[in-house]
Amino acid sequence: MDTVVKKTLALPIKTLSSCVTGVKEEEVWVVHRAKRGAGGVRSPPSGTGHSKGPPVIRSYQADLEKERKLREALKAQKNAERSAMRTHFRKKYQLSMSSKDTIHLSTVGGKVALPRELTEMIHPETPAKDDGHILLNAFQGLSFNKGLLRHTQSKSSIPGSANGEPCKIIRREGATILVVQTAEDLRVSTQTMWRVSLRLFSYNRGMCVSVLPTLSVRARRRMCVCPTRTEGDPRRKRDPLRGQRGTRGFEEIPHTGRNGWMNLVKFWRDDQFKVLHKHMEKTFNTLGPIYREHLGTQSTVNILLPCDISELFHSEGLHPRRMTLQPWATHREIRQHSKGVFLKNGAEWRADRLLLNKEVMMTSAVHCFLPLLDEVARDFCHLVGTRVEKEGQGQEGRRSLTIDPSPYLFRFALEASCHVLYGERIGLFTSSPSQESQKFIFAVERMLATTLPLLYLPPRLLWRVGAPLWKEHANAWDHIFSHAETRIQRGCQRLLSSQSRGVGGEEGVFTGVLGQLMDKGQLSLELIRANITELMAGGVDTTAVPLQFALYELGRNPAVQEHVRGQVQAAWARAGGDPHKALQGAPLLKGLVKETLRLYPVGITVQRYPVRDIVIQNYHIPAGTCVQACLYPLGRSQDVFQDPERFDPGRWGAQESGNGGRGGGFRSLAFGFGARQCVGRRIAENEMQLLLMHILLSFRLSVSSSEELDTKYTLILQPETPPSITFSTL
Ligand code: HEM
Repeated sequence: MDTVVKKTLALPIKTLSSCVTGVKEEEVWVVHRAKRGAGGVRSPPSGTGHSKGPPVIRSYQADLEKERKLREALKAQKNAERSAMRTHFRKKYQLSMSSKDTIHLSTVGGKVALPRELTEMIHPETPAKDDGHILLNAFQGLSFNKGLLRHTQSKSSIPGSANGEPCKIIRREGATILVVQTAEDLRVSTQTMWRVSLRLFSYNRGMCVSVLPTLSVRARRRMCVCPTRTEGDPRRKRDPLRGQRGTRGFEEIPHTGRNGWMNLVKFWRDDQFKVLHKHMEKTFNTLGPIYREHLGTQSTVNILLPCDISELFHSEGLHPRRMTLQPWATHREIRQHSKGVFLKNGAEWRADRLLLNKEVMMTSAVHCFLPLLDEVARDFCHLVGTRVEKEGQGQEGRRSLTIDPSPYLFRFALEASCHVLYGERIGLFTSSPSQESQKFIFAVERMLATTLPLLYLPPRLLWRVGAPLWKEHANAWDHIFSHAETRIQRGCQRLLSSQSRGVGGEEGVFTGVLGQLMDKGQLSLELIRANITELMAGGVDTTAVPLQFALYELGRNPAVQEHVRGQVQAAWARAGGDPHKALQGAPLLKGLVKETLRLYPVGITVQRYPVRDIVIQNYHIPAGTCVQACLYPLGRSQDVFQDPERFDPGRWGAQESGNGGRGGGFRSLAFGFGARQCVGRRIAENEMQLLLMHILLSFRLSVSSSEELDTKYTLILQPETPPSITFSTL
């Protein structure tokens, strides 16, 4: 392929202007006529493939043919580069190969010279050859053409590089690109009023910046890009943070601006918190697979590739730490409440966590609470079914009703988790559900929504000055605590009275997580209270929201819905009413939950502070740095998932979910990873699978639009507006 590209690019470069600028045929024709002398030719040629007509037309057609070939060669090279990258990652993460990629690679003879940066990503130890930039180098012979940059005036307006030579201009994929080698070049170019989008267009030895003529100066300033330095750059040698030979320093990691407070102000001004997930996705596309971000008091390194997340995970130590949700911690300290596992760290966290794991994570515990979840899921379907029969349209027994199911889903999530926690129903599916419980649901929603803006500010200061935002947050927590306290006390009394009657502690009687913890007596009552409150607060929105997304995706993907339903019906028939057997027989339900959380991860990041220095993407990251695995961009990355936009629960088959190799398996991380992963994971997974199973057994789901749902981030990722779903009885 190299030779093909070289040969093709060796064409007289002057004739390339129409090709690279994408000027319309007619414009080319005018230019061409002017150059050759128009003669008697009055109209542009109608086709490109004929060799008939006057010599001028033949020559023009020949030019066009050459240009077409060149275009095709470039396209093939570009496709092959991308395919090579994808193929590499597919192999690495044990994904199935794509036939499209194989075709692209075979088109160029199976060999692709990747740009240096990509080569380094794939084979960090292999020094990339200097001729790895064949494609871009070839372009650098292009003379500057005014037509390339319609918004610039003359050649003299091209900014000079630091060594005095003019920066190079290239055009690729319809974008005009200014190639700069250093940050200084970039500064000069922006000073000379070049309208630079600061988008890393392609990996080259220096930095390629695409030039978008329409971009405003303000937009330009919004993002800062660090240039990728070359091996010979003397600044690399001076970097004190460089850990190993050839590793880049921490400061060299691309970033979105050094001043955390300025960044925070911009975030607020542009309402970016709401779309933090999209901001991350965009920034990865711009800066590459690793970048730093400072926002107010927070500073993080953000990553998304499974191999990098694996590196992070392997350095989390015995007591993994997440970014502390300071507003929550401050609330506990001010009110003198004990902290549960969510907010604890170190040996204390580990001790409590091991005790909790026994009650909520271990298989024996799951067997105990599965029937409780199943009962609530059936009640949900009964309630919705009754409403469909009463208010729906169509014949009796085959009615349809369109509703926003989210209020029911929130009630379901609280009822289900409380059933597991307290071993008794709280009556949210009765004809007169408790107002207190409804208020609890509202309080959790307010608590989550007010956490995000508080995260980047010092909460103690806000508390002292009595800031309304802080007050709202603290009130929401107070309500959560007081409601949980009432429930806990009621649970304790029930347990004590049943014990005095000699019923408690009976073999096979599940008394809820609370009862189990009290019975064992290994956690103090204060710590039981702290953890049960956390579990209660953590068990509502986290499951209700993904269920909204799951129902919507099933509704807009009828074929997927039928496929999953088929498996569920068969499994249900075989299981004879045993929910555990039914779930085991329908692995697509598990895939359905995973797939929903891939596209809509409840928490968009998982953070860790590595306990030792690590190297990610060849950058040195000192121990103690807050590194975030960004789940939203990960789930939608083409480098990690084939057809990422396709909703396909089947993609999580047995061979896909394996954990083979370093980096393998680090693709489904919605519940976090390792010892610190979500302690409510087994409750949540089973709760969601059981509800989806019963819904699929009872209803056909549909939605009025097949559009992708708009999403917003309020500490959890949720739909901008809860989607309406049509439930039709089967
Ligand atoms: C789909 C539902 C859920 C998702 C996606 C989810 C996600 C997460 C994530 C990402 C973490 C951080 C894990 C890490 O740092 O590695 C976490 C922690 C936690 N989650 Fe969940 N969660 C869900 C449901 C629940 C439920 C139902 C409960 C309670 C019943 C719960 C309680 C907790 C607690 C207490 C922690 C802190 C664990 C610790 O630090 O040791 N979560 N969750």
